[in-house]
Amino acid sequence: MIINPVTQLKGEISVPGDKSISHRAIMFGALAQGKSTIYNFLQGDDCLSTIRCFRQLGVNITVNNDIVEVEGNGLNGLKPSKEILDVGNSGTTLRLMTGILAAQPFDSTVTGDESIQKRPMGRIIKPLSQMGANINSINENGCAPLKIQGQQLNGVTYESPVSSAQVKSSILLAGLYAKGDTTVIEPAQSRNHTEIMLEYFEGSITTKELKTTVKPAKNLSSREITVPGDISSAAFIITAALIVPNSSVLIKNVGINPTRNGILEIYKKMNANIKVLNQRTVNGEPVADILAESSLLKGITIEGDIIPNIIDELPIISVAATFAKGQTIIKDAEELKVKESNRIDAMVNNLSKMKGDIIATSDGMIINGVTNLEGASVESYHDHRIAMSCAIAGLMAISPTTINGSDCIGISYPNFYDDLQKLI
Ligand SMILES: O=C(O)C1=C[C@@H](OP(=O)(O)O)[C@@H](O)[C@H](O)C1
Ligand SMILES: C=C(OP(=O)(O)O)C(=O)O
Repeated sequence: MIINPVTQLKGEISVPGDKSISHRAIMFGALAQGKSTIYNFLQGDDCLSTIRCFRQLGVNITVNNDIVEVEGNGLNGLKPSKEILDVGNSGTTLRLMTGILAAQPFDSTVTGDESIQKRPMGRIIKPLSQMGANINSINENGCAPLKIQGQQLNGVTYESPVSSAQVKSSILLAGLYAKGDTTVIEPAQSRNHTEIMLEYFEGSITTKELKTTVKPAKNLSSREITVPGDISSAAFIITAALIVPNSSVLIKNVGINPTRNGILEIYKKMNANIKVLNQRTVNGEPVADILAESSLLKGITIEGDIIPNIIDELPIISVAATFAKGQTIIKDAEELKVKESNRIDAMVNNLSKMKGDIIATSDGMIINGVTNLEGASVESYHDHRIAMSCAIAGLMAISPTTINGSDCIGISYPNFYDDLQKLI
């Protein structure tokens, strides 16, 4: 992908459906009794991997553009897969599905691409094993491929050392099948889409501050779900509108769940012109239209409990910081090192190539604002969020930017380039 500098961005767009919610809609739809219809489903490669895996587990799923019908088999209706389950590049699919598979009366083997096979799975193997699960890392390195021997599980109370919605959700899904209640306590609030959707499917789940308890379920009811636009995808367009002069962009129908909307708070602190309009609630998820306009951003320190809320947005926030006056310090973000790529190193390498002023620290980055970037040949590191962050930086470089390996954008935002073109 080659990105040329632009002088303004103007117009109105809708970003594709939320990736986290799309995954969960397939999984809950598969476990419910009866047919669930999902509207505005994200047809990104990760969510298509979730569909492929649940089809392999005997669930009938029909895809018609962004409308997906899932014929739920009921909680106890999954069938053993004849083939190894392949999650592709999707950590969410792997971690959440493993919670479900650990409790089935059959065995499964789960793997994924080269990047997935390097991501830490010990963080789910440990709590699920405490519930009685039998999960082995086949290469004995704490990563996929995983051999899962289905077991009757018991409820536990697990204090997670990491704020991770994937860890929390994996345990809660296993908890649907356990004997007794299952409680997860997290150090800081992570996204709560599993909790919201489980309640919507009539499961029994309660959250009190950082403690979430699920009761074993007998039945989940099928549902219609409309997936809101993904704020993590909107983040690229919002940032573009803030940093490119003379810009005004309206993004319609964006999920603004308080456990996901930290980027709006961060940008407000950085002096951004952002308005949240037409707020409403859809299937328990808050949604709004977001108007973002060119802004004179200022550097700030980003740290502490907000980090899990903005974990996927930190690469693009580092781009905004590059155009902010003064210094931005990002701390407490070690988790960035165990995503699809090491996102600290990836952004530091790429923005440095573009003559940004950015250094890596042990738990984040320090960025000093510059007036100009130069176009460069940068690497996606096979990571969609890195590719799109660099594309947005390229809009404000003084010469063209080449993003090598940009195909990975299809993981979460297949129409990214076309949407950007519409605004130029
Ligand atoms: O639960 C989810 O849908 C996700 C949780 C986050 O991962 P962690 O739980 O590993 O922080 C996030 O980075 C990922 O893109 C999606
Ligand atoms: C980390 C991400 O996804 P996953 O963990 O599902 O691969 C992401 O989309 O940024």
